[in-house]
Amino acid sequence: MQDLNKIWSSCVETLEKNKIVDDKIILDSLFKPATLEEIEDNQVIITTELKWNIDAILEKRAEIESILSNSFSKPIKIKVLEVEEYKKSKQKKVPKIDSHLHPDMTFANFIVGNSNRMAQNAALLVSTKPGMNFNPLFLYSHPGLGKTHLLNAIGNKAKETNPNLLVRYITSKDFVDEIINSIKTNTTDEIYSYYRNLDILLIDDIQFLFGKEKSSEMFFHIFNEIINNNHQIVITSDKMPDELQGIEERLISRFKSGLSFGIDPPEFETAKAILEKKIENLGNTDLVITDDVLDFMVMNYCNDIRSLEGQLKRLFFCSIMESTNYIDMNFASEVFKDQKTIKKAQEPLTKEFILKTTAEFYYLTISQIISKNRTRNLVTPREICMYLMRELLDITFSEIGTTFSNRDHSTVMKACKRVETKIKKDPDYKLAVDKLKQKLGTM
Ligand SMILES: Nc1ncnc2c1ncn2[C@@H]1O[C@H](COP(=O)(O)OP(=O)(O)OP(=O)(O)O)[C@@H](O)[C@H]1O
Repeated sequence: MQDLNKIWSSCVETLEKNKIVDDKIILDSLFKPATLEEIEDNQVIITTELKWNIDAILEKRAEIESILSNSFSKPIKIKVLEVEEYKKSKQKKVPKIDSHLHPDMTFANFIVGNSNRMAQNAALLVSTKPGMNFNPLFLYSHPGLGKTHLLNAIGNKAKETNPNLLVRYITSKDFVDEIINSIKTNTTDEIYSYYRNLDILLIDDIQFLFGKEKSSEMFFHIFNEIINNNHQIVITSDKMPDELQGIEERLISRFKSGLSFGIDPPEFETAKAILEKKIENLGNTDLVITDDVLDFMVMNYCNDIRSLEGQLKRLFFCSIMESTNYIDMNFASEVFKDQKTIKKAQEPLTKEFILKTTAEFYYLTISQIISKNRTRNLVTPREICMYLMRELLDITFSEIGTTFSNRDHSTVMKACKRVETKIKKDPDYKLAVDKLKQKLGTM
């Protein structure tokens, strides 16, 4: 351990000896009483009792940096602070809070595929440079597709890189409880100051905040403070910002001021990789689950990874009960026999139901699906929707065209043909269409 006091004394001696500071009074009153507080990487922090000493010390910055670079045998940059300011910054750095992070929800445990790549990339970037890129980062998806996992991964990674960061993960339900409690105990000021000082706030399932007037108000102010201080906020929700109901416009517009990414249900390969990872995490290396069982599970439960995990646990539990490490389709069929049937849709099969289901599946609005807008992310859902109407309702191309902003019958016909071809060529595409059919209760 280096003696920082000695290093500073020797630096001051050199300043005197080499006549870099030749005024004895300045040297004794200003340089000698300064303190070399710490060195982190290549930065040295020097403190002084009085704010107006800072500029005088910095006038000799180049010379001091050169002397200290010699002493530490590496290039050194100095930062000079008033001692009180330094103490405050140290206090803030001491983590006084429990982050409430789930230690297993890390980037290493998160399988990436097309369905979640953008969200994962954004989350990773935010975790390495909090407050500097997407702020707020807003992640949305149907339940069980990895939003909470990514929130925790951001927190875990950020803390791993810089353990001093103040990070807090909280669901909006718990946030509301904290606010209610603080009102009861007259501690809203403390709560406010606690949140505004966080480096990273990770707030899960924001949709539950709405309609809670006092909590929304508090959240609005905390949000503004965090963003204005260039600290990071990450929000998840079951809907994209524009579709959040019962939420104040001013909050929606703030959510939209950063970047939003959706997570889709995983494509076949990704879901299978997730399942394999979860099997690996079970820790039983003797366990064999045959490939057809994995495929069956993925096909039936991949709309929600949580339920996929639930089914795996069920299978694992039954294998322990039956004292077997070999799970084939015979075994699995028994385990899943009560679960196997996929729920039939309650609503009658109509054009409107197909439109609504397709729109929900792709996180779009019905107006977007039927519009004339030819943006790429609208064209695929629109064509699939046309194809499903034709195939499942057996109505004319013209009738379908009328539903889609009066397109003519040949446009619809070509779209249906394209879908048919893609279904034959692309297994992921086929899987998406099949999933939609399942949702419509036709498979
Ligand atoms: N890509 C993935 N790789 C590995 N595990 C995943 C992935 N996506 C989801 N999971 C797992 O699926 C389970 C459910 O995920 P998570 O809780 O993050 O979903 P969610 O989108 O937050 O759901 P909800 O909206 O209900 O809160 C978790 O155990 C999570 O680890």
